[in-house]
Amino acid sequence: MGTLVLLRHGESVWNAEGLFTGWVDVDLSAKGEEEARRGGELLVGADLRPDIVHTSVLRRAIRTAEIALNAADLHWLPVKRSWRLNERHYGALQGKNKAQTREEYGEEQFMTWRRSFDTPPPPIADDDQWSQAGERRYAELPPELMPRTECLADVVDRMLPYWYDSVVPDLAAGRTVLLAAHGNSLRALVKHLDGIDDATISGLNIPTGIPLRYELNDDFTPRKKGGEYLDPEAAKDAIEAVKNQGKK
Ligand SMILES: O=C(O)[C@@H](CO)OP(=O)(O)O
Repeated sequence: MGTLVLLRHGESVWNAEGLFTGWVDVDLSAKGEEEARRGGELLVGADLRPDIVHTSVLRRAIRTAEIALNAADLHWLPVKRSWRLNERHYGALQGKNKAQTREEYGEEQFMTWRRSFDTPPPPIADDDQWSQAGERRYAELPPELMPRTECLADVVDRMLPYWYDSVVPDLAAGRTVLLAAHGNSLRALVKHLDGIDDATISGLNIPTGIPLRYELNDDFTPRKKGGEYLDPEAAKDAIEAVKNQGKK
């Protein structure tokens, strides 16, 4: 029932610099802003008019939704935000260069940290400059839920309650939902929607700024597995680029 549009934020400054980002609140690059605008134009072109927006509490997703909706003349839509849609917490890798990490630890360890389902990177220390411990934004989060690192399995666990409690009711009410989030929080949601197994999900990458449309059945399973990118050609190239990050 209903239509769900997933949108990964446009390129961030740290995407451009090749740094692990996670919960660090970096902004969009100029290219990322342009991708977000184009995302909005793609919505218009596909005649897709969301009724409500859900975002993470990170600037790059919030701004992407804002820019895209502004381009679609839908800047006035109601919006809900949750830390549960945040990017995967990248632990001690936050702020580190991907290519250097790959060189230092080798391809296998690098890819295990990036894409394995259940191996998190080492936790970040609370006094690390890239830690979020003590941030006001997370003050209402029970301390035991505040991550210091996450694997994709952890993201599935913390994202699903938001999906069921907040997004599904909007879809059940017949609303078209725009969900603006992140590479790995969207991988977690797509894994759930498409029923992808723990091993296969490692090969799935989400491009920046290209809306992905899912038409849903009454039980909120997709009518078509994998959904449909509004610009499939651009998505192909962009998926390849995400996959190859860290390779010089
Ligand atoms: O750095 C990150 O937080 C993510 C998304 O940009 O990177 P990756 O695709 O390597 O998981």
